[in-house]
Amino acid sequence: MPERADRICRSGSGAREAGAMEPVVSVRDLHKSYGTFSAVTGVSFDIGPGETFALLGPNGAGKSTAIEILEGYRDRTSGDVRVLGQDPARGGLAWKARLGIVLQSSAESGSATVREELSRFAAFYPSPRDVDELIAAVGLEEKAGTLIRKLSGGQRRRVDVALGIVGRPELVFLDEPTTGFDPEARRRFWELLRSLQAEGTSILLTTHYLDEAAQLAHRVGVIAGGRMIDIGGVNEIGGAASRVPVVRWREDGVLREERTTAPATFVARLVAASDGLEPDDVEIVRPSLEDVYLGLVASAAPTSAPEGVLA
Ligand SMILES: Nc1ncnc2c1ncn2[C@@H]1O[C@H](COP(=O)(O)OP(=O)(O)OP(=O)(O)O)[C@@H](O)[C@H]1O
Repeated sequence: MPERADRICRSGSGAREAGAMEPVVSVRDLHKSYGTFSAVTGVSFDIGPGETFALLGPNGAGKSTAIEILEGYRDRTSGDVRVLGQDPARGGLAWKARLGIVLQSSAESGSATVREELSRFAAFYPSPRDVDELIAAVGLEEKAGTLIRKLSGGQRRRVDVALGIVGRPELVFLDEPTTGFDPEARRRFWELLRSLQAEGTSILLTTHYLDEAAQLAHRVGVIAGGRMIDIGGVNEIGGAASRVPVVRWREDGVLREERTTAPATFVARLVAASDGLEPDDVEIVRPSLEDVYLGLVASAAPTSAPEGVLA
């Protein structure tokens, strides 16, 4: 049985068993060490039913390690973890059938076409999605009869996403799902995720595309160096101070800027000061999630260079 097929199973009702108010995912003081190296250090968070939570962080921050622990594919060193009411270290086949998993690495190609592979996986589940509808939802109609190994990287990634949701999972883990997607495919994927959200699916997403997190997530957690450095609503994370707008304009050929919580008033004053004339190149810029994220990660970075490294 291929590894991915082994990760799901025929059994399991797929019934929504978690209590309405129970978190779908609950992580408390999670630690994971590889030998003496601590990859995840004291991470805690919850994901509520129907919520989309984005786990953000630089390369090597510990996101995949944390997700793999939640999926039941990696042991933890310590901490309490519950996923759909179950300790993932002891999750059985019925529990696994309620999860959808899109790994960071791409699908095995084998000698199957897109439709054959999806149909094969659909048969593992009690209430799978319609395979042709799913193929259309991920934009692979024209490639339905093509061997997966003949697809481009981005097209294979779409197959990964389709395989992850074919069983109508209650909780979907998406580890960098849109890496390699062209811009149109990414927008289409966002629509697909919104339809999953509308169905009440809970989603744990990691992505390095901050606009993707801003579009899709209800809450985000930022991990750096294995620690959760901030967690909160997508419009709250980083705190109010990091979200103060900037007014930019050009004066005597020089680009000027002013951070202010009252940008419209400031622009009105600029206009009044130039006898009602529009200031050159004037714009009001609100910090994006990416700006806020970069500020958080920079402030969490070690300030001194390691021994033996020249600054
Ligand atoms: N099997 C392993 N053995 C030893 N160290 C590991 C192992 N897996 C991961 N690590 C280390 O743990 C740290 C966290 O890795 P992880 O893959 O969780 O990061 P990530 O946040 O998912 O990164 P990326 O954004 O690059 O996918 C990294 O320093 C990595 O080198």
